[in-house]
Amino acid sequence: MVFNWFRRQYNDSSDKTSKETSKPEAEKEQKEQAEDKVESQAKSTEESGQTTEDYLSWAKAAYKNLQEKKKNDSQESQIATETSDVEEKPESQTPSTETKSEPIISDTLPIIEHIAAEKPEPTETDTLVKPVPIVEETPSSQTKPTEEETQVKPDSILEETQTSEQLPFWAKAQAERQARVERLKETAIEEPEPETLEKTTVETELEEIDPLILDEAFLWSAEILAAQGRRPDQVSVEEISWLTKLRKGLDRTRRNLLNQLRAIVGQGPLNQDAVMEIESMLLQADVGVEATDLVIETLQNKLREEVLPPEEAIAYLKSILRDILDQPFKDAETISPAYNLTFVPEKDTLNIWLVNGVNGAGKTTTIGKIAHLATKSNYRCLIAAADTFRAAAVEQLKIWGQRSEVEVIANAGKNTDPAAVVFDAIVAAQVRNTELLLVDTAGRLQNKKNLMDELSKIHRIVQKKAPDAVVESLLVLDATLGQNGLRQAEVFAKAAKLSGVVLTKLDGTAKGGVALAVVKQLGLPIRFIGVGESLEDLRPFSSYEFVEALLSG
Ligand SMILES: Nc1nc2c(ncn2[C@@H]2O[C@H](COP(=O)(O)OP(=O)(O)OP(=O)(O)O)[C@@H](O)[C@H]2O)c(=O)[nH]1
Repeated sequence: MVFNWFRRQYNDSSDKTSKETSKPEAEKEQKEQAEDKVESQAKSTEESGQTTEDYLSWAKAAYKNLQEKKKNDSQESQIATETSDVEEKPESQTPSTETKSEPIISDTLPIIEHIAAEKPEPTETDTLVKPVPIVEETPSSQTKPTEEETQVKPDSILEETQTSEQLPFWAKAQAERQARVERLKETAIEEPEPETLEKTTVETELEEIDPLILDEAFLWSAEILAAQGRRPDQVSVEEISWLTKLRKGLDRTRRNLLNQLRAIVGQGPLNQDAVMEIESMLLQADVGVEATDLVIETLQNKLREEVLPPEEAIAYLKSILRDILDQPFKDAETISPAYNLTFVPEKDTLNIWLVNGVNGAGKTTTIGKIAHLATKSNYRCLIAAADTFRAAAVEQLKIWGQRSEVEVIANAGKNTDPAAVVFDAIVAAQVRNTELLLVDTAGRLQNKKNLMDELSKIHRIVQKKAPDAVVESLLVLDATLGQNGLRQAEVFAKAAKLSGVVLTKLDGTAKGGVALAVVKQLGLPIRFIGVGESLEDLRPFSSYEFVEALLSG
């Protein structure tokens, strides 16, 4: 069974939902599922104090499963290596490799520069394919908090000087979590010391991508997955790794928010003065005026009804933020177009995703990362290099095509018509039964009118050549630009009939709150988020995971 990285589930019959069920019915079903999910998530968060033991055993079981899987995988790869030494290498099943030996479109479309995906060079590419570990690598550092952690997590200092009754609630929660990590360590490793710990530095490549370290990050990631109804046997190393990256990527934003929030709610039940302080805290995190106003108004309304103790105040704040992030789906019947709750390419159908954004926002990188998710999830994927205004853009895209092992359709000529590239790419996609065609569009034109004209032309070509395709239009936004990025976004929103946003570079900024501004001001859902430069550093957006990563101590 293949794991669908867009759906974050193993493929099942629901992949056929959109074909077998009518669209409104499928959307209704999706909506109900998502609402149930959000409700259960909120509940499990609030009740986390009561379910500590459950989470602990869940994490233990997940850890054990992952260790076993790792062991099996390494045994399998050992057998495969031994077999491949004596046997001829079998032909690859990937569409890209098939086209290498059979350049289908080159006869009919001679202008297309046909770039068959090649195996990446083992140097730079290799390091990109293998994500940089987020957790500390040396086993000895697994239990010790880094200097940075010690700074932001005062609990370890507090612990020594105060009894648990004197601790503020977040410090208690952290101390509790640390204690759980210790208990987990004592009981989870039911096997002898993992082999990897014995290995020398020459063999550390595997360890470098190994998030299987029983630390606080593992426990947090496990809790997040458990709270979303996942079973311990359904969890993969990559998912733990992603959540760890997400949380680490949001470190800067979280540190600022949490430090202030702790100071505010630490003063006692939330009152109107505290709400004002929350307002300035949100504005500083680039949450934007509109979203901040909404948060404050909702908090004030709640305060009129009841006093909120600190813990409940934070839980309530989290639920408000999640509601804002999920709003585009709820607006479906009224203001916004009906956005699909999940952003999953339909199997056995041509899905065309037009990727827009200014140069430097991370468009090329995003296309490469989505292509990687697609191939991992067993979709036949193709990339169209329609940003023909910058020769380097095409070259960069080819490199990302190689990394993700997806073919890139480009036109060799300079300043060629982007719409012609899209035309060629659609023909190629139809010939090959491609399921996901990712189109890189121009990042910058001389003026807004040119940009609008060009994007409209691309839309027209798509409609004409592939009337049955499922078309989505994504805007890639650089989170480090904060509010400034929103101005660019507004131009594209008018020109490109956007259906979602990809927020990149959340790892390099304290302005992660801009995600809320994007949703509130543009009315668009966030579809993917990027938290780093490597192939694995982009995943579908989850409001639950994002808010937990933003506000969990
Ligand atoms: N830290 C970090 N860097 C990122 C992320 N996404 C992209 N980048 C970096 O941002 C820079 C620009 O990314 P590109 O993908 O080349 O951006 P582009 O929008 O295609 O821009 P052009 O290449 O100029 O057309 C590169 O150095 C990327 O590695 C991210 O999520 N985190």
